[in-house]
Amino acid sequence: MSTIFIDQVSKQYKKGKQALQDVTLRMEAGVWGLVGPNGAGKTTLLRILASLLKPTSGVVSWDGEDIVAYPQALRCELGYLPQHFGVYPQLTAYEFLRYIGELKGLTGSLLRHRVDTVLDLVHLTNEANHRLRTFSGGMIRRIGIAQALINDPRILVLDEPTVGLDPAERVSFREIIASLQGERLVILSTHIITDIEVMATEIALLRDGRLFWNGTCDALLADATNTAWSVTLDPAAFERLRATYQTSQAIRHGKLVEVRLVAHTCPHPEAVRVEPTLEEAYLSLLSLEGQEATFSTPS
Ligand SMILES: Nc1ncnc2c1ncn2[C@@H]1O[C@H](COP(=O)(O)OP(=O)(O)OP(=O)(O)O)[C@@H](O)[C@H]1O
Repeated sequence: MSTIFIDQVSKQYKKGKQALQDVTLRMEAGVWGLVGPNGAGKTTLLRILASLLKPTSGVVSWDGEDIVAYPQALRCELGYLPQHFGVYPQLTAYEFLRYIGELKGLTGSLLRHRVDTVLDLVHLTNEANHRLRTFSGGMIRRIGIAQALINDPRILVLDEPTVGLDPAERVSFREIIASLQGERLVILSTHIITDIEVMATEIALLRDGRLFWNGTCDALLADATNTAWSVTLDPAAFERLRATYQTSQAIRHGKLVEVRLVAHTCPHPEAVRVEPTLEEAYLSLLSLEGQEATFSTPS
């Protein structure tokens, strides 16, 4: 089945604000993109899903099992990459992955096979015997992805997996996600909307600790119809427009600036409607200041 059901989950940190409020969401097998502004509650939700943090109230179940009360069943099938991933710098890449594999209960030839497989997936086979203290930030991120995959998990929870990856490695990460076969649930949080566009089948948007919107990429684009505009202006007019509207792109052509922006009504007499990108659709949704996303199609 590979289904997570988040039922009215709230989280209040002891010395902090309400990080999640009454979040209810059913996540079925596929790739889910969890998006939202800084502080929206993404990491908090992912840590709850990875059973590292208990909600203040609400229930999370995995294929019908309550994972807050009984986290063990989920942990065997989980791969998790935290936002801030720490390693043992004195270990080699191979030793570290072997150690994580052992913690997950792998042994013998299966353990060796999985370590080799994940090193190959993240293109670090040649560095297998190098100590982690010699790795760059991007390489450590790749080791993080490798350790999350070591047990061939049925549920993969990745908190900002592509941060620090160079463009080629980001493409290769997308290929890894696309290559995962079978009934699997992948949940990844990111601020990079292109990652979502390429990888995710479903999007969940958190805002101020609440589930603000969820649906497919196509539904998000459909909801944003008529909200992307293009206009070419002189720099002073561009600055005036930028003070009022959310611009998504500005390209200089000599003395003029070609601007793309998001607005729910025509922002300038010379502006023409354009097809929104997914990023513009996301910005359009977020620009509904303080409102529920009433024109969305939540499932
Ligand atoms: N351990 C903590 N104690 C107190 N407050 C916390 C703690 N962790 C997070 N918060 C607060 O909870 C809210 C949600 O934080 P969270 O890290 O889940 O958001 P996020 O969407 O992952 O943000 P970002 O995109 O910046 O990583 C924020 O207001 C944050 O300051």
